[in-house]
Order: sequence, then C-alpha cells, then structure tokens
Amino acid sequence: MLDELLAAWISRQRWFGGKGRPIDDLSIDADVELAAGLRHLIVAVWQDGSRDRYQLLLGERDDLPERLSHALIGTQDATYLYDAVHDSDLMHVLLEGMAADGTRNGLRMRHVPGHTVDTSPRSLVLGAEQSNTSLVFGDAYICKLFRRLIPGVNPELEIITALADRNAPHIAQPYGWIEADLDGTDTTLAIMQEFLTPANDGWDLALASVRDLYASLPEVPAGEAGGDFAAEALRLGIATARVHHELAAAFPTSIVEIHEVKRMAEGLRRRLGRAVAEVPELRPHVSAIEAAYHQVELLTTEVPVQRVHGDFHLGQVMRTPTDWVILDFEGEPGQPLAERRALSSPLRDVAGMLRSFDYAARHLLLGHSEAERLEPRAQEWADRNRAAFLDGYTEGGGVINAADAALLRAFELSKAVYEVVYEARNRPAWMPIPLAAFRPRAA
Ligand SMILES: Nc1ncnc2c1ncn2[C@@H]1O[C@H](COP(=O)(O)OP(=O)(O)O)[C@@H](O)[C@H]1O
Ligand SMILES: O=P(O)(O)O[C@H]1O[C@H](CO)[C@@H](O[C@H]2O[C@H](CO)[C@@H](O)[C@H](O)[C@H]2O)[C@H](O)[C@H]1O
Repeated sequence: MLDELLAAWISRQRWFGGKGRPIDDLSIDADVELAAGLRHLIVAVWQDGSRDRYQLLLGERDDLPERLSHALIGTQDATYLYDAVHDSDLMHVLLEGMAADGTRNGLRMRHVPGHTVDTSPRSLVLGAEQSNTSLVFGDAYICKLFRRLIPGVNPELEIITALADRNAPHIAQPYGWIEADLDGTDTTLAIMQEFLTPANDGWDLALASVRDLYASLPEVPAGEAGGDFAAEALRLGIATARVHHELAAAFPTSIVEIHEVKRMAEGLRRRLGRAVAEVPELRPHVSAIEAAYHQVELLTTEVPVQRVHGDFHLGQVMRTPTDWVILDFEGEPGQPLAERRALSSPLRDVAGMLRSFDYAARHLLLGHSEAERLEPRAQEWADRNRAAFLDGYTEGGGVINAADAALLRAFELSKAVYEVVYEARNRPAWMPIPLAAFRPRAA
C-alpha cells in the first residue's frame, strides 16, 4: 500500500518535523499528475492526535538508474516509486512550468512579471541541513520546495516580491513560485530565487573569524587577530537597517501605544511560561528574565512596529563579493502564519542577530579542552561584533533610542528562551550556548 510505503519513508527524511514520534496514520489528501512519471502528492501525517501536511514529488519508472537508487521509496506493481526531487529531468517540469506560467491539475506555476526564466539549467538538490528541500538550477536559481505545508501565502514570497518591486538592496531577486489551493486558500508550495554565487553563509564566515582568534598565540586583541569580523558586522548592521527601512516603506506600519506596551511584556511572559514548562533548565533564570520583562512595562514611550524578518541570525545572511544579502523572511518557524506576518518591533531582528554573535563566539567552546581559557576571548569577540553591528545599524539609518535598551534586552532574553527550547528539541548538546545568555552581566 502506497500510504504504508510513504509512512516508512517519510519518517526517515531530515525535513520531516515529527521525527522520533510514531506515525499513527498517513493519508493521501491529493495525488495529481504533473507530467508522465511525475506525481504531486499532499499527505496528512497523524501523530499524537495532531495532523501535519507535507508535499511530496513522486517519480515513477520501470527501471531505476543507479544515480537515483538513493531516492527509492519502494516498488508498487513492478514500478519504482522514488523521491523525484533528485531527478533533474522531472524537476525541469517545474522550471518550465514557472517559465510558461503553466497550470497543471491545480498546481499554478508562476514567474515574477517582467522577468524571463531561463529553462536551460539542470537541477541538483542542495545538501544543506534543511527543513525544506532546495533545488539549485545551474548557478542561476535556487528553488525552495516547502515540505510541511501551512495554508496561506508564505511570508517569504510576500516580502521578497514586495521588496524586489521597490528595487530594494540586500535581497535575492525572486523569479518564480508554485502555488495551489489548500483548504480553499492560496498556498505557496515553492519559491524560486536568484542563486547567490560566489557567496558565503554569515555563520561560516563568523566561525572562521572566531577560529582565527582562538588560534592566535600569543593572545592578541580581537581587533588585531587575522580574520577580524567587525567590519563585516558593521556592514551587516547597515544592510539590516536598510532592509528594515524598505520593509517599513513596502508594508503598513503602526505604533504600540504606551498603555498597550504592557501587553507586549505579557506576551513575552506567556512564552517564558510555556518554555519553562518544557525545559526545566530555564527555571533558575526565571526571576532575572521576568525582571527584564518588567522593565518593558515601565516604558514611557510608544513602540513603532512594522513587518520584520522574524528569525534573523547569521545563518540567514550571505556575503556576496559586493555586500550582505538577507534570506528567508519566513518569520519564526513553528508559529502560526498570522503571527509570522504580524507587525513587530524591528528591534526583535536586531536582538536575533546580537544573539547570533554570541552563538558564533561560544559554539567552538562546546567540548573544547581549553574552554575555560578561551571563554574571555569568546566574550571579547561577541562584544566587539555586537557593538560593530549596532554601530552599522545606526549608520544605516536604524533607530535605537536610549529608551530602547530595555526593549532590546527583553527581546534578546526572549530569543535566548526560544533558543533554549529549540536546542532542547533539536541539538541538546548546544543548550549551554543560549543558557549562557542568562548569566548576570557586569554593569
Ligand atoms: N539565494 C540563495 N543563494 C545561494 N544559497 C542560498 C540561497 N538561499 C539559500 N541558500 C543556501 O541554503 C541554505 C538554507 O536556506 P534557507 O532558506 O535558510 O532554508 P531553511 O529555511 O530550510 O533553513 C542557506 O544557509 C544557504 O547556504
Ligand atoms: O532553520 P532556521 O534557519 O529557520 O532557524 C532555526 O534554526 C537555527 C539553527 O540553525 C536557529 O538558530 C540558532 O543557531 C544558529 C547557529 O546554528 C545561530 O546562528 C542562531 O543565533 C541561533 O538562534 C534558529 O533560532 C531556529 O529558528
């Protein structure tokens, strides 16, 4: 039975969100043909009484060539069924569909008006650890196929098309997308963007810099070590401010009035409560965190809000030869779409990146035999790059007032709380990194 084959296979996929929990049931909600030998499926996976839906591209062949053997799902009636994302002949159907604005059995493949899609490149699946599957077409495009589907237009598509319309800097040009109706709502299934090459991920670049600092003997100040990152952190701050400016211009903005600011603090506290219930390691830090949230309640100024990135960290930015590009405007993973699209303070993104400098500095200390000696170096690297990023943010036109310090601190702590939960669920060995954010700081 196809559903049984799929249930056994899906539980082994790295993008499957329910790993480690038994699948109670898998049903096929939609199964349409996109081309000969290519089917598009939406499956519902039931676990512990809750349902998640995933999209699959199923290839069918009478013979499976060696190059596709790793993609095998199983056989049915002497036909090989396999994960078609690995078959560049079949993925070409999607590229051609987007180029031609084709609709096939309810799947609408679209290109961004005013842009021609080159259909010559062949696809490869990107090897990165991802919760989705990305296809790279030659060195022209990267097409992200969302695996877990949430009804609605993906905020990433909404944001990059609006920013591209304004010729905004620091984004990867969108070229196309695929959509279909899910529960009667237009739902984004895939987004295709400019493939940045050559380019490096901000996280890798930051780690290279930290590695250089740790290796420098005799110890020299971070600013004098080879591979100092501060100039990059500054440019990243400038790019962040510019993108915030563009987001504020492209979408509605608003103000959280002083009497409503209290509610923001309540929101932070609710999240903290949920996190502590899940991860007991947070318990000793609750009163210090709450004290920081209380400072938000004492604010006497209103808080400007706008569309933001929502999950901003060094892994979401890429350095091209000319500048930083910001990716993945999808909002905080796991949150409902309405929350991911809600207006928020841009300081949340600033806080996200500040936390990320801390992560980069401390990541290499995990399990390091000289962690104690290197700890002050980590702090020095983080402080230097955090400060440079903030300088860049202001230089790029971003606003951080004196009164914002309390908000920024609260957002940083809230992000660290989120991270503790994220690490507890996904990479428990990394938990010491966000937990270090709750250590008392020198005044
Ligand atoms: N436009 C792009 N050009 C080049 N590489 C990209 C591009 N978009 C994403 N990537 C690469 O893919 C990785 C994962 O992409 P991302 O959009 O963050 O996926 P996910 O949401 O699944 O984490 C990035 O870290 C980067 O290495
Ligand atoms: O998968 P996403 O990029 O949407 O984000 C999730 O995973 C991130 C981990 O890759 C996680 O980020 C945390 O780890 C990063 C290093 O791997 C670090 O740069 C970030 O500062 C830290 O928050 C992110 O929080 C999560 O949403």
